[in-house]
Amino acid sequence: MGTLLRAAVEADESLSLAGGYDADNVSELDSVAPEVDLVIDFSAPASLSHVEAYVRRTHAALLSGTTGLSADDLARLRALGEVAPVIWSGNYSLGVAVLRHLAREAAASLPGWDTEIVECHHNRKADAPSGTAKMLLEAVDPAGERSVVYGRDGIVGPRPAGEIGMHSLRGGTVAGTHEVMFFGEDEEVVLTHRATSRQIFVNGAIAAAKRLLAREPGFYDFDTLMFGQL
Ligand SMILES: NC(=O)C1=CN([C@@H]2O[C@H](COP(=O)(O)OP(=O)(O)OC[C@H]3O[C@@H](n4cnc5c(N)ncnc54)[C@H](OP(=O)(O)O)[C@@H]3O)[C@@H](O)[C@H]2O)C=CC1
Ligand SMILES: O=C(O)C1=N[C@H](C(=O)O)C[C@H](O)C1
Repeated sequence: MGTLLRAAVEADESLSLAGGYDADNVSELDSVAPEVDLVIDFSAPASLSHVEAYVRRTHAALLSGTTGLSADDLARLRALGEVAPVIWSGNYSLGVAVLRHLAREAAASLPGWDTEIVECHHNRKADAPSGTAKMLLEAVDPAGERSVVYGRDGIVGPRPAGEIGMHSLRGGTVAGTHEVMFFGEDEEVVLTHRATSRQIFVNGAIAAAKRLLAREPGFYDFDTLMFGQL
């Protein structure tokens, strides 16, 4: 993602690149970019503390796409909105924003249907389930009331009513496929988003970053920033 983001920023006449870092050398953020308007972070959870301290010190806007963050990490990002404009999303594709909306609508319209979320990614992805799958879980169960099973193994018996299944597939060079499946009596509804290139995440992130730069300090979500609301 760093390589693609660098290319996108360099190709955009309205932006200029101060420097880059990854999770192994995040402290370089201070030396290569003592002060910038915006930090775009697609790295790893290990970078969070350093990036958080940088934003608190400089008040730079922060767009984060890093996944594998804990609930506590996400709360820290939310709190950073007190000092700077901040956005986090597990997926910056416009299509996935619509998928989340459709999944929310379908779940509300199909109470009692068995729900399974399946994600597939390339064989070098670090975290599971994907950040997008976790956002889809929130879309189908906004109150967080339902039990979640991560894969199934052994004599699991009949499926408990209300359970949500989460499944992570890994292989090859898959840029990211997400499916939300609803099973009823003698019928099923399957919502699928398929990324055929990582460029979609880069394009969405750059577009969101430009809108973020025009905002006051606060924590923003992708849907509100890009669509007003969904
Ligand atoms: N919010 C969002 O929209 C998105 C978030 N992310 C998140 O951003 C962070 C950084 O991502 P990333 O830079 O990928 O992670 P890493 O720095 O962990 O790198 C992942 C590795 O996987 C490789 N890789 C990535 N995509 C593919 C693919 N389609 N096929 C084969 N190999 C692949 C990369 O190869 P190479 O070095 O050659 O690129 C790299 O070696 C992670 O937390 C990730 O989940 C990632 C994409 C979108
Ligand atoms: O690591 C990836 O590749 C991706 N990560 C994000 C996620 O965890 O959902 C977004 C996208 O699916 C690609």
